[in-house]
Amino acid sequence: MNTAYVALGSNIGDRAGYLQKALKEINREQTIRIFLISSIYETEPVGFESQPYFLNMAIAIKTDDPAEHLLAKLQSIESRLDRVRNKEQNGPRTMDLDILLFNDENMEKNGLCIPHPRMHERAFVLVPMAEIAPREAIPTCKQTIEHILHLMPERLRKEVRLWKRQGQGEEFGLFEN
Ligand SMILES: Nc1ncnc2c1ncn2[C@@H]1O[C@H](COP(=O)(O)OP(=O)(O)OP(=O)(O)O)[C@@H](O)[C@H]1O
Ligand SMILES: Nc1nc2c(c(=O)[nH]1)N=C(CO)CN2
Repeated sequence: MNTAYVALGSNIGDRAGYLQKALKEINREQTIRIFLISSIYETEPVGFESQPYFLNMAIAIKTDDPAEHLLAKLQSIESRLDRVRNKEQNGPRTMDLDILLFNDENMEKNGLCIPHPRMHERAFVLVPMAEIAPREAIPTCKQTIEHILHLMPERLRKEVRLWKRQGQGEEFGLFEN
């Protein structure tokens, strides 16, 4: 059984609705079980600034799938949630699902890179991750999430604001039928 961390982001349309639908779709996969869910944060767009603010969160999952299969399933969920892939990297999207960590693996294979190569510099990833996995290390940095976040400039951390505190899964409609 593998443990992985996944980042979720949305900045078009009903952003919270898309996050909720993504959690449901992930949970519906037979080979994936969500076991930790962060709060939702509203975050200033990074990399491409003239676009709407994002809602971002992070989850921890257990899965039998190897990382490549997990990515394929996540990309299929993105497509079902109206994600249109265009050439613009960092552009607006209804749903973005990135694999952040997969066990403690450090790999680059068929275009899949783990740990996610930009996670350590993104407050919109580190803040939700610090909530669910502060002591988890990023293998490429050999430092924990909470340590890397602590070193991050205050200015960047302030671009990430709590939007909805996560309570039980039920509260977010995750386990309703
Ligand atoms: N760890 C990973 N998680 C998700 N996608 C990955 C990962 N490593 C490589 N990729 C590849 O990155 C490609 C581009 O992904 P995507 O369109 O989500 O990029 P982006 O969200 O615009 O930018 P960023 O990768 O900086 O978040 C995908 O086709 C996927 O194959
Ligand atoms: N705030 C924020 N900015 C981004 C995000 C994101 O999820 N949140 N995703 C990006 C590409 O993956 C680029 N910029």
